[in-house]
Amino acid sequence: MKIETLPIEGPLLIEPTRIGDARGFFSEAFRADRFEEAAGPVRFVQDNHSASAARGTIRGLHYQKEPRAQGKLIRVTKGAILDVAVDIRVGSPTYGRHVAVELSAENWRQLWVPTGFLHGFCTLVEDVEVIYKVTDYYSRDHDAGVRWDDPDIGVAWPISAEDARLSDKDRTAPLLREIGSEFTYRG
Ligand SMILES: Cc1cn([C@H]2C[C@H](O)[C@@H](COP(=O)(O)OP(=O)(O)O[C@H]3O[C@H](C)C(=O)[C@H](O)[C@H]3O)O2)c(=O)[nH]c1=O
Repeated sequence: MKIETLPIEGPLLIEPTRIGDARGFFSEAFRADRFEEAAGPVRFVQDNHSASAARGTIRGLHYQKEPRAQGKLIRVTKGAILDVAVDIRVGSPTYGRHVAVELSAENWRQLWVPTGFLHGFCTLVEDVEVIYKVTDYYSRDHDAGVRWDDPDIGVAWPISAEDARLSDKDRTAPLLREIGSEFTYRG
């Protein structure tokens, strides 16, 4: 398993080993000991699995408000996504900046997104399946989001606004500057 830091402190790029043989492959997709060596102690309580049929489907930019903020460990078991994490920790030297990495069934990479970050992805092909662990349960009352195409964040999504497939919730989400952030940087 390879675990790499990214230009923003917090998120991690993880690549488990895949052992191939004549039948296919085996992979220890998650190991708490290796993960916590790099990310510190976490407790995952829920696994999520979403499927998106169309290329250019965008889910995000989402987070859960405190005290139900979620850390997320994302991986792709079918297809490919551009996965994005945006730093919204007030006081962070990288506040408002983002990392964008390609996760795919082919590259077998995972992204760790700690609390204090917005998360979202865009599918790069049809028929994508994303599986991710989260560190708190879903709470509809704490579910929140920021507009995927917020110009202050400036994600270079690989799809135009006209062609992006979005939920109504995501299409009408507020801009970051309209809502501010409740998260504080503890560098
Ligand atoms: C997130 C979630 C949703 N739901 C229900 C609520 C809706 O009835 C339905 C679809 O929810 P939503 O449209 O919020 O799903 P996504 O757009 O994929 O949201 C996710 O997208 C980005 C990638 C994220 O990082 C979050 O995990 C999450 O916000 O599933 C649940 O029952 N449990 C859950 O944990």
